[in-house]
Amino acid sequence: MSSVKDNNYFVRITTRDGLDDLQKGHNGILFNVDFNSWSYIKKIFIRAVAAPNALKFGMKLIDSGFQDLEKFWNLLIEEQGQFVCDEQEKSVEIDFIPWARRIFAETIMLMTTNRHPNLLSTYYDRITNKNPQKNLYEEFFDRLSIASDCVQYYLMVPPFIRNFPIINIYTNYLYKNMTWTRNYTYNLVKERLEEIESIDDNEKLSTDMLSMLLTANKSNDNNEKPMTNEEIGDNIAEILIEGVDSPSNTLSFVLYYIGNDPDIEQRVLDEIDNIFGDGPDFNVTYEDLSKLEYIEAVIKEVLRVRPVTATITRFATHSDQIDEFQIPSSTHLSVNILSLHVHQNYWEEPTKFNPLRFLASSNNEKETYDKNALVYFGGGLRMCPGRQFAMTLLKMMVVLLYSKYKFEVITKEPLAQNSINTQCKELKIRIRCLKG
Ligand code: HEM
Repeated sequence: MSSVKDNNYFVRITTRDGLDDLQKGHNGILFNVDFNSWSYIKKIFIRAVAAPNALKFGMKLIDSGFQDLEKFWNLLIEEQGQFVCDEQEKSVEIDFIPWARRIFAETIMLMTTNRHPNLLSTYYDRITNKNPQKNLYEEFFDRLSIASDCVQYYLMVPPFIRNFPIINIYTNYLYKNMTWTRNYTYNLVKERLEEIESIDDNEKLSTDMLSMLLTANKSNDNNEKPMTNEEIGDNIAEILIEGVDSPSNTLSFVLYYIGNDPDIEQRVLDEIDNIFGDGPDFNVTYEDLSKLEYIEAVIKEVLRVRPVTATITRFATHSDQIDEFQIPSSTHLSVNILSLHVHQNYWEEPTKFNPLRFLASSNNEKETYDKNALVYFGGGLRMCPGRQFAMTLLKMMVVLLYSKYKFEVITKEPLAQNSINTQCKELKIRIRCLKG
């Protein structure tokens, strides 16, 4: 997991393992095996999503998304809420996951395509039976999750099994969804291209990733064959998948762990009070976020025990020797993040959920853990480029949620896990407005 450019382990997974069948592996970031085209796209990604201005813009979008969320949650409480026990305020039971997915999906969709998908309002309309129809964006995001499963499936299941009778029905279902999302993003690209071509030269182009990709592609400043619109669409789809599932899963686990420990919840509330005062209406600035030491420690501890990506892979292009192990060329290696994060050699009381382990000030010492044993964003060249974006938005969401609502977690065990992902499958919670 070194950051050196001509690293033997730059490739995450060989294209032979199913990626060729999906025409993937030579564009985008995630599965790209070509260093030059990967670094070109990554530079654009950093400008659009990870530069300080982009992070501030992301915060603005989360803030306005949260205002919508608040509007719909308050309506739900008003329309369907009940007085539970001797509570003074009404509360309502919701599944948090669909809301979390939608708020991140809206933000990332605006950042990458400058389109507002209105996912929160259509979801509210649907669950309150005001309008049971899904809108096209919802359909797109649902199918995008299936398209992501399609890639995992192609990577893991060899072609002769994929094409086996009966199994091929499932293979076709996945592949059709993949094609549907490809056509959809391809149309987004075409529409955006037409918009860019029709605007006045003096008008300022928006700074979404799609516009950046299209203009860079037109000026062809990477000295390579320009990308096709389909390839650009695939890039966008990749960011949308990565930008929605990981943060929304993490946020759901954050609520779960805070909700199951009153002491942790109290410290979170105290930190919000200390930094923002008691009032419910305040602006969260970029600078404020760096002061949220305890909330950051809670998020880190969640990512330690529930890393959304539980395993990462690397492909040895050439033979190598790692300690006493001879690695032949073309070997796949995997890092089991989840095991590393709870390994007793590296962590005291590894199964205990304890955010204090990440608080330098709790024992007046520097953080003492081994950095190589905490790799929830991966490492080296292929380390997650959305990490600052994710941490910024997660902290912001925790502040906004806990300054406006009281949560009671109902789901006993929200976890669904396979060797690759740790997902929060369902998180039933009761929400109640905090009046202030
Ligand atoms: C809590 C949130 C997140 C977690 C835990 C997470 C975790 C990861 C991990 C473990 C990897 C693999 C790294 C490796 O192989 O070394 C990765 C890669 C990646 N992530 Fe994230 N991620 C998160 C949020 C995001 C967001 C918000 C975006 C986009 C806006 C994003 C975009 C990407 C991309 C494009 C890659 C591929 C990087 C490459 O191959 O060079 N991630 N992420």
